[in-house]
Amino acid sequence: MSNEHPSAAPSTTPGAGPRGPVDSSRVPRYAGPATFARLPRLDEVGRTDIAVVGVPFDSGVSYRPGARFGGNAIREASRLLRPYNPAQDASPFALAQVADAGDIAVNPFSIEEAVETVEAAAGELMASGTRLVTLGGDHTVALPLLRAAARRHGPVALLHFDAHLDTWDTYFGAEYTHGTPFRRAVEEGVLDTSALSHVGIRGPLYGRKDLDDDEKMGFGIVTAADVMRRGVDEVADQLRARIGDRPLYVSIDIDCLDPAHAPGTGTPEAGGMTSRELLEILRGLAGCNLVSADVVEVAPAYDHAEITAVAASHTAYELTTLMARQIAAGQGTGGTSAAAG
Ligand SMILES: N=C(N)NCCCC(=O)O
Ligand SMILES: [Zn+2]
Ligand SMILES: [Zn+2]
Repeated sequence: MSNEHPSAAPSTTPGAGPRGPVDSSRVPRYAGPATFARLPRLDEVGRTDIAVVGVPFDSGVSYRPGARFGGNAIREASRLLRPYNPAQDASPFALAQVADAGDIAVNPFSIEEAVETVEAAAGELMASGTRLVTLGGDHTVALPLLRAAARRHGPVALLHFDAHLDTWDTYFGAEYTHGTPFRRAVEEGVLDTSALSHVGIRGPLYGRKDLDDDEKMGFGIVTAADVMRRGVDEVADQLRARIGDRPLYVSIDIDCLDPAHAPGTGTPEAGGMTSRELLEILRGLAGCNLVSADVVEVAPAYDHAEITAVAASHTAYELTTLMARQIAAGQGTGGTSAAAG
């Protein structure tokens, strides 16, 4: 009984608009298994405009493990999200069908195979124009997700929120790790190198060369201190100008936030952004052509009182709202061609 989806409004009748979340005035928020924001599962709606999908994978981490449990922690924390987003003046789940597509079943013992599985599964979900909001998982998963986005849209602009550059080369000889996805993505040609930005960067590096390499790849950096000094509106304006109307992928490592705002993560760094700053910058991206996004590196074993999972659930909610507004405005994901290659 409680694992059914007793959806009230919006209607569940075919053709009567999107099927929304469980009505929390009728079924308590804490009842039943968690889907993102209490939305229907993909198999309950058949097709969806936006799919929220988990990637329970953390075999690419260099320090604390546990992000394989991040997606479900975010789903649990998302029970309290409500259907109207006042900051964007939009009801995302009424503007577009949003559904929880469950988890991609990835091999924890082979990073290479996991990367292939994520790419294939994301490609399949995106095939009919569905936008993805992926819940990680460690940051390794961004590479196959970017490949899938580029196959549909051509090389994508990247807006990357993180304490870390994640453009390092290898760890222990391994090419696919959570510290290396964006170097691989540049090498593979899946990124539009005229529109690459990191936001929230801080903390010690291995050497000055890390920054030189990153710059050569085409990245611009907005540090955590820049966000504090310049303010969120100026930062969002600058990012929007750089992105233009390119197809945009937003990758959010929750460790972009200060450990006070996101203790539950694998490689925490002091001096980070607040969750308020992150959410405001995201809201400032309205009008961008956001085709796909991820929220990664939530490691619930290090979390306290769901601080990190709540921040991540609100982050995913803002991303979902941006996408739903685009869909309502008729900005399809079309895909420039069957694309990249
Ligand atoms: N959290 C992410 N994605 N990367 C951190 C890599 C930090 C390191 O071990 O050098
Ligand atoms: Zn990071
Ligand atoms: Zn990262």
